Amino acid sequence: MTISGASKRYDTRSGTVHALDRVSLEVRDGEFLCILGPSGCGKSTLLWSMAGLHGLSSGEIRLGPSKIEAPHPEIAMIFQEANLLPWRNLESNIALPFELKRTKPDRARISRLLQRVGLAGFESKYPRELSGGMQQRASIVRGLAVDPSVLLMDEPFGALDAFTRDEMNLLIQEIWMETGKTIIFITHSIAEALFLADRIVVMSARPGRIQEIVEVDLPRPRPISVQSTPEFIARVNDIKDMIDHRKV
Ligand SMILES: Nc1ncnc2c1ncn2[C@@H]1O[C@H](COP(=O)(O)OP(=O)(O)OP(=O)(O)O)[C@@H](O)[C@H]1O
Repeated sequence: MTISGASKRYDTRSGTVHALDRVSLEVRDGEFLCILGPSGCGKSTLLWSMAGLHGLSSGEIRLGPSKIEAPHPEIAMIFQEANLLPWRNLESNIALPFELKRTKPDRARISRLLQRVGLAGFESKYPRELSGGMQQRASIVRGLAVDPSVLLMDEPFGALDAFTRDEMNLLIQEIWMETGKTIIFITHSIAEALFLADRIVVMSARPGRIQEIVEVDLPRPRPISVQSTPEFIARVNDIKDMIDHRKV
C-alpha cells in the first residue's frame, strides 16, 4: 500500500482543523506496521482514509494499481469497539460483509477461523452474551472472513483489560504469522507497538506528520515475557523520549 502526500483538513464551524500534513509512506506487503502518536495527531484519519471511508484533501493512497477512494474488497477494518450488531447472533454478524457484497458466506473458512480464535460453538450466541475479548475475536473473524490482503486495526484492544489484551496480542501475532496479511495497527501503547510491529511509525502532534520510523527486529514469535526484558524496556523508553521531546 502506498500513501503519497496525504493531507487532510476538516472544515468545522470553529475553523479548519489540519489533521494530516503530507504523509508519505510505503507499507510493505505482509508487514506488521504500528502507528503511534499523541492523541489527535491524525492516526484514525490516516487509517480511515486507507480504508476508503474518508476522502483526503490532497494526496492519494493506492493498493497496487487501485486508488483507494471507497471501501475496497482487499481491505478490512477492525475498530476499537467490536461493532457487532446486538440483534444478530455471532454467525449472522460474521455473515454481514458477505451480505453487503451480495455473495454467499464462505462457511468453511468462517468455521476454521472461529475454531482458530477459540469461538467454535458460540455461533448462535448474541454479542451481549460474550465478553469484550470474545466480541473482539468475533470482529477479527468477521474481518478475515472475506480474506482481505490488508487488515486495518484502529486501537482494537484499547478497551480491554490488561490480561485480555495480552491474549489478543499473542493471538493477532499468531494469525499474522500464519496468514501473511499486511496489518496496519494503531495504538497508544508503546509496549504494544514494540511487541507487535516490524516497523513503528511515530507521528507528531497536529498537523499529523511522520516524525520517525522505528525498525523492530525482535525475533518472533515474541512471548509476552519479552516485555519485561531490560532491552525491551530500554526501547520503550527511547520511543517515549522521542515522543516527549516533541512536546517541549
Ligand atoms: N469529522 C471530523 N470533523 C472535524 N474534525 C475532525 C474530524 N475527525 C477528526 N477531527 C480532528 O482531526 C484531528 C485528528 O483526529 P484523529 O481522530 O485522526 O486523531 P487520532 O490521532 O486518531 O486521535 P486519538 O488518538 O485521540 O484517537 C483531531 O484534532 C480531531 O479533532
